[in-house]
Amino acid sequence: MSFHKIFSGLGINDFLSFIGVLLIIYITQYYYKYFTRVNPLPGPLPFPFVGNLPQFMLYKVSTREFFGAYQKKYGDLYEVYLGARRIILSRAEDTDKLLMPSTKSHYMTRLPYMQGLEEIGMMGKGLILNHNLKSWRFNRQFFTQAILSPKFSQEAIVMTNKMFLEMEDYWDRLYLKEEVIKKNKNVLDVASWLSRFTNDVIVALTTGERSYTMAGYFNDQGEEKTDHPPAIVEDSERFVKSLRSHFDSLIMFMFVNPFIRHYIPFFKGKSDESLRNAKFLYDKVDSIIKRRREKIENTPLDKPLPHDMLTSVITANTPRDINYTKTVGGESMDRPMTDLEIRHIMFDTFIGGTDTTANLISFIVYYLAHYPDVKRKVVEEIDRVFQDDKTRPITEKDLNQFKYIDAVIKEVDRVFPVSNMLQRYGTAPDEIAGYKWPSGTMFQVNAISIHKSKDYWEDPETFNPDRWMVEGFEPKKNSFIMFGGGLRVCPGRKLAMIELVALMALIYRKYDFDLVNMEAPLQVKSGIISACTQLLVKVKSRN
Ligand code: HEM
Repeated sequence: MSFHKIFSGLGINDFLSFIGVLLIIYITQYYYKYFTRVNPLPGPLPFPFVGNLPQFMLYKVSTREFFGAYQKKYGDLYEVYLGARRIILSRAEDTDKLLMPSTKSHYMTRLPYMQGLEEIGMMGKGLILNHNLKSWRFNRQFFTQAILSPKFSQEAIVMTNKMFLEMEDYWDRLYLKEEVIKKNKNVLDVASWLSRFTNDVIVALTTGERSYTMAGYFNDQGEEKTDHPPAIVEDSERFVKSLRSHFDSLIMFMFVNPFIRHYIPFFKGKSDESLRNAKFLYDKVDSIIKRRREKIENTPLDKPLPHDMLTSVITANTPRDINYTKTVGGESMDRPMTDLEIRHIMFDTFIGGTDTTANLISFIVYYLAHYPDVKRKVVEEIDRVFQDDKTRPITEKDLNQFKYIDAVIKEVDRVFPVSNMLQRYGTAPDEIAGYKWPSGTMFQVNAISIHKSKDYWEDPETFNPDRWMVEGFEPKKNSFIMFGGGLRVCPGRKLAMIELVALMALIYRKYDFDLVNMEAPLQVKSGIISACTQLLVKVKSRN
């Protein structure tokens, strides 16, 4: 008898009973597997299909709150189910193997293959989410070559100076006129300005093209408009909004079961919208790459090219490349990058380079407002280096002198890390944190708790940049992981520090900020990184 004949004889109640039986079998099997899992650790009880997603939603989809609450409840070692079983580690010594800087490491990837990331076009591409080691090595080689070149660093300083001048022109016009100050209307949202600032810097450094998101924000603040054509400004705004929503949507594609994303109305709507948004972004970045390729092809070989990242990765392993690379990790890689590879390198730069830096600067502004002694020392250092010159551009030589600013940046990230968690995926059986784990185990390193652990930090709750100024001070191994560790360590860390130090020095050389609400805690939305949603300050000139 065929299946068709069996089912055609059944009524609706039979179907419902059949589905009910299937569900009971599934749930029984799910919890059987859960209660007989290897190395059961404490952690919130997961639910079939959704794991700990309901609890995550209960904590307002905030990774800071969610992991913070369970850290308090279960301690340094526990597990959660978000997409897959994750082992949460909060002791620096347990992360030794995960962050080992060696190609022999079993933890060279952050994630396994994930269907959701494939669906949104991010799996096995670029660096951040790339689980394919051959492709990752190839991309990382050219990413690093481009971003660490001295000419790129120089360009980063020039661009930071240039964009700062633009931002301060907007501030002068909006907030620093006498009548505005008199009316107490010199209030700005630092978080919004800085996210646009870093965006415009990163887009320029990455693509060699301008974006106008600061201009767009200026246009939104009042009657006065910038001279930039409105269509170009709107285009930039749309691009950035789209990038942000793409970044936000990745969590759903990573953690939410495909069945839910494809068939449950709320999630399906969100998922379809995210896919449309990703297509818009990919087309946009592809057209930038195409334009640049044509420009490079039309430039004679003996003429110099600009130092932006896009030019560098397009020309990598071509006759234009002075570092012509024949092998990467012993494998022959003597080919240039494809447009698809370049697209995702660009993407990683936008994702890795904008919100991280912008949010950390916002956190710094918040901490300096709460710690006037620290701010005073920052300002003293700035005045010493600039010799009270309030207008000259900042130089590479200046940057090396800002030791205290460097300490403040690290201390702010210690007490309030931008990147809350590091992820590693084990590709071989191994012993971690005293347990033997099978291949395929996901580990998550909790930067928030490691940075605040009494085991590694003296007086960890106290915000004290001076701890970094003590001669010969080095944090204990893996106890400060602002930029991660091992071979997947942040390749943008040099650029990040250039931008952070330069921007802090430029801002506090001329301006001072008071928080509008000294009592309010930092307002953050916490996903893969912690993002400052708003930071209202009163700005004044330092005269
Ligand atoms: C304050 C600024 C920044 C912070 C706190 C930060 C932090 C991090 C962290 C924690 C990681 C993970 C490392 C690991 O898993 O071990 C990472 C990876 C990465 N970051 Fe950054 N980052 C910053 C700025 C930047 C900038 C400016 C760029 C590029 C322009 C960038 C690009 C990347 C990329 C591409 C990766 C992935 C590396 C790989 O998988 O090989 N980051 N970053």
